[in-house]
Amino acid sequence: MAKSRCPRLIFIRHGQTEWSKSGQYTSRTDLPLTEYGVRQMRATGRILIGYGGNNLVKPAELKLVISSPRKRALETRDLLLESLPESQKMGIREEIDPDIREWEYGRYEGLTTEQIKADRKKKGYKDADNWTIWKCGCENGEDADQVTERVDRLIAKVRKLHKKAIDDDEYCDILVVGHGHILRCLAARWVGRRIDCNPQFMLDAGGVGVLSYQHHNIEEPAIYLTGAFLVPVEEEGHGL
Ligand SMILES: O=C(COP(=O)(O)O)[C@@H](O)[C@H](O)[C@H](O)[C@H](O)COP(=O)(O)O
Repeated sequence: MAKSRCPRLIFIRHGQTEWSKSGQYTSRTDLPLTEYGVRQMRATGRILIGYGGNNLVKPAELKLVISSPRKRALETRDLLLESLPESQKMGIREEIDPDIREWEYGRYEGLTTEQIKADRKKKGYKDADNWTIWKCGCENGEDADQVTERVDRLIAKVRKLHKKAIDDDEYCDILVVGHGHILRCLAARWVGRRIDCNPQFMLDAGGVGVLSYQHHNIEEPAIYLTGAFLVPVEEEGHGL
C-alpha cells in the first residue's frame, strides 16, 4: 500500500486580464493582470499552497511549477508562490514551457466569439453560426490537431515524473499555469478525449483544476472532482 498521496497535476488559469473580462481571445497579446487579477492570484496562492489544514498543496510535496511564457501566466505563478518563505520555495523547480501557451488564435486574436462568427458570416463561411474553436480551429492560427500535439508532449513529460514518484512511493505535485483554452485541452487529453469533439469544460480566469490517477495507477489517469480539500480528509490527520 502506497504511503504517499497519488501524484497530481494542479492546473491554474492565470488571473483576470482586461481581455478575460471582456471575453476577447488572447493568445500572443502579452497583457498584464488587472489590479483585481493581482489580488485574486495572491489570495488564491495563500489558499492553495501552504501547511494550513485547508491548503490543497503542501510546499514540500510541490516539485515543479510549469508556466506558459506569457506575462499574465508568469505574474500569476509569482503571485501564487509569493507568500511562501524562501526556505520552502527552494525545493520547487520552475520551468517555462511554450507547449502550454494559449491556442494560437491567428486572425481571431482580440475578437469575441460573437465577433468571430460575424466575421466568418461576412466571408461567406456556411458554418459561421456553428463555429467552435474545437471543431474548426482559427484562421491563420492553430487547429485541434496542432494543439493536441503540444499538449500531449507536456502530458508525456509530466507522466514520466509521476511514474517515477509512484514507483519510488514519493510525493509529486506539479503545478501548471496556463490559459483558458489550452488548459481545457490539457484536461481532455489527460483522459484521452479528442479535442475536436469539444471537451465541454469551463474554466474562469483564476480557476483551478486537479488531474491525477485512479487507484494510484499511472495507467488510469482521471480528472479529480475536487471538493474534499475544503475540509481535509480524516486520513490527513486534521480531524474535526
Ligand atoms: O482568450 C481566451 C483564453 O485566453 P486567456 O485569457 O489567456 O486564458 C479565451 O478563452 C477567451 O476568454 C474566450 O473569450 C472565452 O473562451 C469565451 O469562449 P466561449 O465561452 O466559448 O464563447
